[in-house]
Amino acid sequence: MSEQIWAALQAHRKATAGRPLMDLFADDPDRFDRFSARLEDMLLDYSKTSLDTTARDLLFDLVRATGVETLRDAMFAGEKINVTEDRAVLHTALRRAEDRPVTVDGRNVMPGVADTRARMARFATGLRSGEIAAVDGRPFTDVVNIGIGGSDLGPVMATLALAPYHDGPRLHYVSNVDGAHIADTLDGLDPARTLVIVASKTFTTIETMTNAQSAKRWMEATLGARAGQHFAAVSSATDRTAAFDIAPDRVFGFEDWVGGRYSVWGPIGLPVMIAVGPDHFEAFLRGGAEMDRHFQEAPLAENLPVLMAIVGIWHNNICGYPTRAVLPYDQRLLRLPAYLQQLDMESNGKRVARDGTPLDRSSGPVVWGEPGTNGQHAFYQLIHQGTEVVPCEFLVAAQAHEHDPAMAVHHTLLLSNCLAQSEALMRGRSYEEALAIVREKGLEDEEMQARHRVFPGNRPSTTLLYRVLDPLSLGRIIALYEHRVFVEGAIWGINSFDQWGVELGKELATAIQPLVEARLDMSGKDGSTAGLLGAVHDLRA
Ligand SMILES: O=P(O)(O)OC[C@H]1O[C@](O)(CO)[C@@H](O)[C@@H]1O
Repeated sequence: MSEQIWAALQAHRKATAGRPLMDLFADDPDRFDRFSARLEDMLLDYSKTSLDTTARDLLFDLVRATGVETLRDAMFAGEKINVTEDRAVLHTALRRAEDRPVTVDGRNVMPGVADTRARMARFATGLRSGEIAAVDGRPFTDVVNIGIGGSDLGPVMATLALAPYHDGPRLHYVSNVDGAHIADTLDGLDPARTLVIVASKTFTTIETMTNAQSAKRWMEATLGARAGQHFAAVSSATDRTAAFDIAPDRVFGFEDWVGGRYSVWGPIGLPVMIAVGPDHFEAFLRGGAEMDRHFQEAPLAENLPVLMAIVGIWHNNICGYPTRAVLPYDQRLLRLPAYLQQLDMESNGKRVARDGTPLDRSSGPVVWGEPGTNGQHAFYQLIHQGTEVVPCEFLVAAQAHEHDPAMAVHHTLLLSNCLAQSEALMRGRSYEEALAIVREKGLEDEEMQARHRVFPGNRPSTTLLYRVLDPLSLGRIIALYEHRVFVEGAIWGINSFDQWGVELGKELATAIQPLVEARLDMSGKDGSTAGLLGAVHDLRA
């Protein structure tokens, strides 16, 4: 059934490929209303894409035929849809408002979620008030979170996004095993006033544990045997946190049904809660829970995650565009593209279906991006005039946090640029228009000059507009992207919740380590790796 729908989509694309986007608006004055959808004060505009009602209906058929809704319900019900790890996928439980039971292996997980959240809130409040103090009784001024991947990107992204709400201790993040990261971060910090959170679901990740050991040595140099009192942990491995000398009441665990890249809603979000306080963190969770309800209840035609997903499938599988750019016109979403790279590419960068058989079409696209307007002065040249078509996803708030009237021009310019970019991508500039400009300027070699100034146009984009980047909106945005990734993965029939692709490199790094430490027999290594190791040793001699 779904193969017929894929074929119909391809045929429809073939028949309509050259149609200018501007014509779609000319043919349908209500196109904006009919190709946009809202959740409260959040608006998704996907009218500047080549989707028409025929394509959209076929894509809805595809959603139904591939069982997206059944898989969605199975996920929310706590069924073990992560088949290779035999795990439930229940990050949604972490942000759930109502305490209706959710069971995994016959056990209601909600009391545990509520209990951990209450412990986090007590700890965060204590730190913020100074009641939980450093060993000398003074309040902690700085918190360093050590983690990587899902134990870093979510809290980093959210801390930056919620900067206007940050009234707790200063936060710092260390992720890279490169000693430069921890050295530069600790430089200037006072161990006597610093709390370190070691965030690792497994408490075995080499980067995190290496950084944690270095932080501990740094702390011990000042605090000696009391260094452990300046540590907390977010981990499921309580035996390992105890061995690291972290008191059990400072360890916040989560269960195997929360994947790393989906974990910011629970204890991995502890640094965010410390920064902005439990009330704002609750609002973030509420935003996520609102999006969950919407995803479960809204009809397909109004369902934001489904709409974003079908646009993604259309661009990737039907139009053949291999990447998508995430372009927040929101400086505080600086790390959103990096966060989404893990969310999307670790979830959907897969080449086999759930049953292990090879996929016969492409899966997750390359995700990349930077905040506007900075990107405009860097890579937008390619987006407008390059040979690759890059579908763009703009995000922008209607209102800024900077209320000083003297600052108003900033947000006006930001919005103007965002809207201008999607318009320019769609509209383009014809040769005739370019020629008129060249003539007006009185340039020589008019034809050559005009050709350089042509914009092909018809380049697709979506815009996500929200009132203001507050904790609630951020929660909605992140859950929206999570569910979009879910829907796309379900359409491709893949398991979006494992990440076997990160394993081989980790194993080989462990095997190479002795060869980096000393010049040893490299006969088992390929010529390039052996050559590079030899050069490393020469350069270090
Ligand atoms: O929290 P941990 O166990 O240290 O894992 C960190 C990250 O490593 C990965 O397992 C693989 O890169 C991610 O999925 C995860 O977010």
